Amino acid sequence: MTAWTEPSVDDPFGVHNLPLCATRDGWVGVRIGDLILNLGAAEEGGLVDAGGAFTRASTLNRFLAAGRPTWTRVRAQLTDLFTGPRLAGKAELLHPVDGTALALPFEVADYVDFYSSEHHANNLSRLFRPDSPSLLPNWKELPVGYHGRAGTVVVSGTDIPRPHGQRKAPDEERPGYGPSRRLDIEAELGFVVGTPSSGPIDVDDFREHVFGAVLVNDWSARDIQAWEYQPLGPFLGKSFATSISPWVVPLDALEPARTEAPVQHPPVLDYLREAERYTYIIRFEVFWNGTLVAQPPYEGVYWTPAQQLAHLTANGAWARTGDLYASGTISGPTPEQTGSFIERTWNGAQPVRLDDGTTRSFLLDGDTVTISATARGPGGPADAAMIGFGEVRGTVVTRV
Ligand SMILES: O=C(O)/C=C/C(=O)CC(=O)CC(=O)O
Ligand SMILES: [Ca+2]
Ligand SMILES: [Mg+2]
Repeated sequence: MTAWTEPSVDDPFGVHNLPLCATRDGWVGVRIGDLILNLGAAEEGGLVDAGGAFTRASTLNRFLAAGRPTWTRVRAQLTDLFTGPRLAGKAELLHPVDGTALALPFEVADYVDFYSSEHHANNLSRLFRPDSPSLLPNWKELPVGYHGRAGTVVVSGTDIPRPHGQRKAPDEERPGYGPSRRLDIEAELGFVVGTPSSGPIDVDDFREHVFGAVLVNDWSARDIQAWEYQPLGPFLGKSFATSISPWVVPLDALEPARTEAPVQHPPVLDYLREAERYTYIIRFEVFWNGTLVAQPPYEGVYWTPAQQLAHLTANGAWARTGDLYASGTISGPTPEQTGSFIERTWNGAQPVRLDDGTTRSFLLDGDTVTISATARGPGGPADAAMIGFGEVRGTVVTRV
């Protein structure tokens, strides 16, 4: 048919990827190159069989709930469809990505955010708690996290009204209420649960439960956070909005990007010990008003998504279809690899210069942040990035 029939290893949305989405017109799709195949229409036309999960579906939830055997079967069907002749003459099923408005790809059930990058945890400790040890004693024993607010997860492109709240500068006697003066971002990778559980999920059953991954921007109001967070953790400083990318990249697409996860000392407890310990090589890029300001590397994150899922259900809590859990801010060892602006600018002490000549410490109204990422694709050298996540983008607007 067209370009995608030659399985091009360097197209980030070639046949090796096949990320899924939902559109504002109320149908679900799969991306191939610069086109989206309407999966509901394709299923009704007999071109794909997801057991009816795509038919008249406006979100991916039914497909997510269908489980690993269905995900595997449908992926094989789609690969055949895009590499064979059966789509010929079916142009009406294909829509240009540009010009198709995308929605939240799934209805978010619960949302959990972890804190699993050692560089990020060290940096935030130094900034928030300069007089305490940088890693608390539990940090290497369990993946620290908190429950966020599922109802304010929004799709890329949604404007972010500047949050208001209580904040108190160190030199102020009492707090005031008003717009955040220290609005920040956090670049993260989010994992999407498909198959639910009725209790703990074994650390080695991660792939049975998780369908795929999205990009996450955990917008964070640092002044609200700093004043409210002790002793119970993040609350209103992070619950006003969390943006995710519209594309859910299947774990199957990330297989070529697998790599060994960081060695853990001390050895973890049994329920967190993986038979095969791995993570994924995924390179992030963070743009502030179009200027590339950071390139966080996911593969250095200390706790893997398998360990995070095992831990978040270890108490007996069940997992639901549509649960979203995020990696935690992804930061590497250098300032240019940090996934938040409080780290990148060291709390404003080292502002970044943007391409338009202005400088920034925290977000101003009108600023746009775009986070993109690519994973290593099949057959590529370690540095080749060929599986695209697309982007998660948001513009800060004045709250009226
Ligand atoms: O160290 C702290 O008190 C705060 C840390 C964060 O704000 C980070 C957070 O939300 C978890 C993460 O993204 O790693
Ligand atoms: Ca976060
Ligand atoms: Mg959030």
